[in-house]
Amino acid sequence: MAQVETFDILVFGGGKAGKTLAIEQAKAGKRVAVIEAGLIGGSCINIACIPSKALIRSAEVAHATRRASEFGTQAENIRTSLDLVRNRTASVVAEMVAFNQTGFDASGFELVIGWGRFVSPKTIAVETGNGVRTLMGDKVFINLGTTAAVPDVPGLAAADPITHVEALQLGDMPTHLLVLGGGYIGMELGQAFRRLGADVTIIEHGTRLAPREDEDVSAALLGVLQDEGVNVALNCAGTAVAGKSGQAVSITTADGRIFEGSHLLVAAGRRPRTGGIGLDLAGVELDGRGFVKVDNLLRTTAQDVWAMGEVAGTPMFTHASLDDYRVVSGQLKGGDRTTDGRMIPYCVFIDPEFARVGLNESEARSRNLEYRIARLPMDVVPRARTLSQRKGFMKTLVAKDTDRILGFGMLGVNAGEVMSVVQMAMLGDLPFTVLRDGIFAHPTISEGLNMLFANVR
Ligand SMILES: Cc1cc2nc3c(=O)[nH]c(=O)nc-3n(C[C@H](O)[C@H](O)[C@H](O)COP(=O)(O)OP(=O)(O)OC[C@H]3O[C@@H](n4cnc5c(N)ncnc54)[C@H](O)[C@@H]3O)c2cc1C
Ligand SMILES: NC(=O)c1ccc[n+]([C@@H]2O[C@H](COP(=O)([O-])OP(=O)(O)OC[C@H]3O[C@@H](n4cnc5c(N)ncnc54)[C@H](O)[C@@H]3O)[C@@H](O)[C@H]2O)c1
Repeated sequence: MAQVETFDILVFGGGKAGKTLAIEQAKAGKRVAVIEAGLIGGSCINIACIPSKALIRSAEVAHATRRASEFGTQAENIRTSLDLVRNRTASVVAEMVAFNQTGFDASGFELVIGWGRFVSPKTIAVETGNGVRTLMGDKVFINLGTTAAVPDVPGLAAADPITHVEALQLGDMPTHLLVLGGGYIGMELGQAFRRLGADVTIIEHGTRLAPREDEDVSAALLGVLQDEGVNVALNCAGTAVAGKSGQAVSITTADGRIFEGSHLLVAAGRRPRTGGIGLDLAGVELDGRGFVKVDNLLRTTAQDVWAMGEVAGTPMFTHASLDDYRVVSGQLKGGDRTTDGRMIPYCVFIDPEFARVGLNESEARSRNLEYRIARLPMDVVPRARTLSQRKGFMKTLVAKDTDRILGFGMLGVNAGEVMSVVQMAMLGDLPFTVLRDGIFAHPTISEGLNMLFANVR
């Protein structure tokens, strides 16, 4: 074995949790190395959240421009260049990568670029551009993320489907984008490509979109997509794929339908990056789904080895990975934070956004919780009218016998921001009456919370 270099802290994979921990620990004077295959700053800023939201913004502008005459402005010969969209997306990413790099450099941790794999407990061999380096950590933190799952449908892999990675870098507009999977990525990118000018068909094998949400939410999400001309085929299991993505490709479904398109995007969930990296040699066990097995402190089955973020089965959001950093950092600094009972909000960045925090109706029912429910159509919120963004609704659950807010969901303009207002009330354990009776600036979307909570009986 090559000479072993030793560190206090070894971070394997530079995702949100890992890079944040590395910066903190290096600044605290520890000798820290981060092993990263090549994405400076991790998935979020390079190939996931940030480029997808940049592309979605371009799509919003295209959509608003097409609606310009509604607002009194004539816009003619509207055309979108996917090449220019890609360049803008790339420049947003490049700026964030540079910003991350500056933070890394300032902290003093060593970034080791290359593919890593465990060769023995707490020891990782990294194939760098200059040969193999072997690094050992007193404490090791795994933060390797996930990759797109390619379902076992005959012909699918051979069709060279694109994933979110390639979809966010396309320079030529697909004439017809087939999307396998109607989850977060399918809905967000499906709507965006439709707005940018492609025909889009989403093929989803579930009976409804967003099955974790209440049925009224699933139905409303479907309506939003269909209103814009996205073709959504539900209850539709692909049985065979023929052709090549980028040329001509088709999916045959169990009920005998054939969907034809120019490109095929797989957005059918994720698989953890735990294969072929020697986790067995490190004593790190996996759960039944292939994610790293961890306890509520994110400790793995190996002594002094933790796992954080998606690879540890944490909900697949950047802010959840960031909270994993807090859980782990607490153990290094003497805190007592765990992953138990975390309130993790989320937002689907279709337009209008869907955001949720806390429980929805089906979750409350499955926990036998008694609740009061209130709804408000976005149509009655004055700001939604001035914006001509009247689609959607707000919905909240309040405990039956106390005034505690159990959950909030919203499909509507600025839903993510409005949700944060309710989340603050929940974190502060404030009664719902605070949002019912508080003075909100007029006309804001959050002002709708007065009306929503006034509807709680
Ligand atoms: C298209 C898309 C859009 C998304 N949008 C959002 C959003 O809007 N909001 C949100 O909260 N979340 C979003 N997510 C989820 C979010 O990107 C992740 O949950 C988040 O990035 C956290 O990832 P992580 O910390 O687990 O690891 P990652 O950021 O995935 O980091 C893992 C790192 O490990 C490296 N690596 C893996 N294997 C090796 C190896 N063997 N050797 C060396 N390095 C290795 C990888 O290169 C990678 O940089 C989106 C995801 C996708 C795919
Ligand atoms: N806004 C955000 O925060 C955001 C955005 C994008 C992704 N993400 C994260 O990334 C994760 C992965 O996103 P995703 O969209 O790949 O997964 P997902 O789990 O959200 O959705 C996958 C969908 O594909 C369907 N599916 C699976 N196999 C199929 C098949 N063979 N045929 C047809 N449909 C099939 C599933 O029923 C499901 O609806 C999300 O769960 C989310 O946590 C978050």
